[in-house]
Amino acid sequence: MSPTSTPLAARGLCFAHDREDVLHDVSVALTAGSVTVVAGPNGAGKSTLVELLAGVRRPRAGTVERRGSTALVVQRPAVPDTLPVTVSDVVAMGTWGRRRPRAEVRLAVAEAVQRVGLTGLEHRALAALSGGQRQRALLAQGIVQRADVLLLDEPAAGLDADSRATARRILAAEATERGVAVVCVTHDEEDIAAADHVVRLVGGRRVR
Ligand SMILES: Nc1ncnc2c1ncn2[C@@H]1O[C@H](COP(=O)(O)OP(=O)(O)OP(=O)(O)O)[C@@H](O)[C@H]1O
Repeated sequence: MSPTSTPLAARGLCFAHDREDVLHDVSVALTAGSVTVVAGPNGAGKSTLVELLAGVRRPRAGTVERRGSTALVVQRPAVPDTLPVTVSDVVAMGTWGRRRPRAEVRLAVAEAVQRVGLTGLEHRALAALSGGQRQRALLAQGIVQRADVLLLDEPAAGLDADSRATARRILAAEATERGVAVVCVTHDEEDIAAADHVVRLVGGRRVR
């Protein structure tokens, strides 16, 4: 993707979980090589918007035009802590369903682990990591997909300021070094101040 390209453009999105719309005519264009934060109060529709951009949900009205691949990082690992799942396992899950050769997957996993600073902890059980390390393993699961658009729903929720800053640095590097369009739901004022673009939702409407 060239730095000026738009890997994803959403126009006029409306969405209802039940009868009433929780998103009203929201448009977003993502730029390659930049970080966009999605901000706004609780219940404003941030997670719903990210799910629409990721293709997990379909809008009631409006369009999502994807010209590149997308990866979605969930807020919590989709495995119970008691399962004997290692860092490498969690990261490798990001490669599932893509039919990449095993050696290539191994290299990609090692590279993603390195990008999030978890080298040396590959064989550590997820349950034996700190909250910040666990979250970085999830970031690596998104990074290993090498998608044009990396969508994250509150990747640093509940973490301390240092861990949030680390996550911010990792995501900025994905944008500037690899040209990824990063989209990150956040309540963190420092994330918002550092972002290239801000989408602010209030009551399901885009106000910035
Ligand atoms: N599965 C669901 N079924 C019905 N209503 C839902 C569902 N998920 C979210 N909603 C409603 O949709 C609206 C937007 O929710 P959403 O989770 O997108 O907001 P948010 O901005 O991400 O909030 P938060 O900051 O609290 O995570 C809210 O009114 C919420 O109650």
